[in-house]
Formats: sequence, structure tokens, C-alpha cells
Amino acid sequence: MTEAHREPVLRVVPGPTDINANGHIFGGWVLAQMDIAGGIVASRRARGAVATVAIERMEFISPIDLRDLISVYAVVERVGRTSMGVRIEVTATRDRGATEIKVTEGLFTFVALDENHRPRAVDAAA
Ligand SMILES: CCCCCCCCCCCCCCCC(=O)SCCNC(=O)CCNC(=O)[C@H](O)C(C)(C)COP(=O)(O)OP(=O)(O)OC[C@H]1O[C@@H](n2cnc3c(N)ncnc32)[C@H](O)[C@@H]1OP(=O)(O)O
Repeated sequence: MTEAHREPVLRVVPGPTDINANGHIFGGWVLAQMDIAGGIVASRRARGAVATVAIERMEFISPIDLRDLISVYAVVERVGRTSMGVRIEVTATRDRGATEIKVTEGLFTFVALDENHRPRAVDAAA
């Protein structure tokens, strides 16, 4: 992801109910944030509703702590006929902003939907 795309789609803080038995944040919690952020950029690109059809890759690089500020970055990397590949990166800011580390990354596929919730062609030129 280039610096041009470094404006986060989401900034969010996990809550006490998001902690797993190891004292870190559940992977499912961060995956949900990624799905929302990816859905927002795909929806903007498709100019309408989208659905997640696949998670092609997902890597948990480093644990998230309760007091981390989470930033989710997402960019549409590929546009097919009805589908879009979205690369998503998650960072954690800690130590009162002194440290920012990449904690998770993934590649999600979204499909543009019509009013019947069926695949709809994405404008290639947009
Ligand atoms: C207006 C601006 C507003 C901006 C502000 C918006 C704010 C608002 C944002 C909210 C953002 C929330 C985002 C949450 C998103 C969910 O959580 S959605 C919930 C979870 N997902 C679902 O429930 C989807 C369930 N699946 C389905 O309904 C159907 O599989 C689908 C998605 C309609 C696709 O139907 P299908 O018959 O499989 O379609 P098919 O024609 O075979 O394939 C369509 C495309 O998908 C690809 N595909 C199909 N399966 C796969 C696969 N397994 N792997 C990879 N690609 C695949 C195909 O290759 C094809 O690609 P193209 O060649 O057309 O590019």
C-alpha cells in the first residue's frame, strides 16, 4: 500500500469484551473491522451495495492490546467484471502515539450487488 493511500478508512478502539483468553484482542474482532473498511471502499468504487464473497488471504502479524488505537487502511487493487479485490492493512498505535505497528493484513473480494442482491457490473472506468 503506497503512502498515497495512507488515510485510514476507520479508526477504532477495542473494548474490554473483545479480549481473548491470552489478554489480546480476538482475531474475529479485527476481521470484522477489516470487512467494514473494505466494504466501504468497495462500495464507494462500485457506487452501491457490495457483499464480501471471499477472504483470499488473512495474516495476523502481531497481537492487538486493549489500549491500542486501531487504524484500518483499505485500497481497491483489482476491478473485475462484478468483483473487486481490496487490500486491507491494520495498524496499532500505542505508547501514547509513539509507536505504530502493522498487526494484520488481508486481501478480500467484494462483489457489487444489484437491487435483487445479484452481481452487478462495476464501471471499469470509474
Ligand atoms: C454509494 C457509496 C456509499 C459509500 C458508503 C457505503 C457504506 C456502507 C459500507 C458497508 C460495508 C459493509 C460490508 C459488509 C459486507 C458484508 O459482510 S456482506 C455479508 C457476507 N457476504 C454474503 O452474505 C455474500 C453471500 N454470497 C452471495 O450472496 C453470492 O455469492 C454473491 C456475492 C451475490 C455472488 O454470487 P455468485 O453467484 O457467486 O456470483 P458469480 O457471478 O459466480 O461471481 C461474481 C464475481 O465474484 C467472483 N467470485 C465468486 N466467488 C468467488 C470466490 N470464492 N473467490 C473469489 N472471487 C469469487 C467471481 O469471479 C465473479 O467476479 P467477476 O469476474 O465478475 O469480477
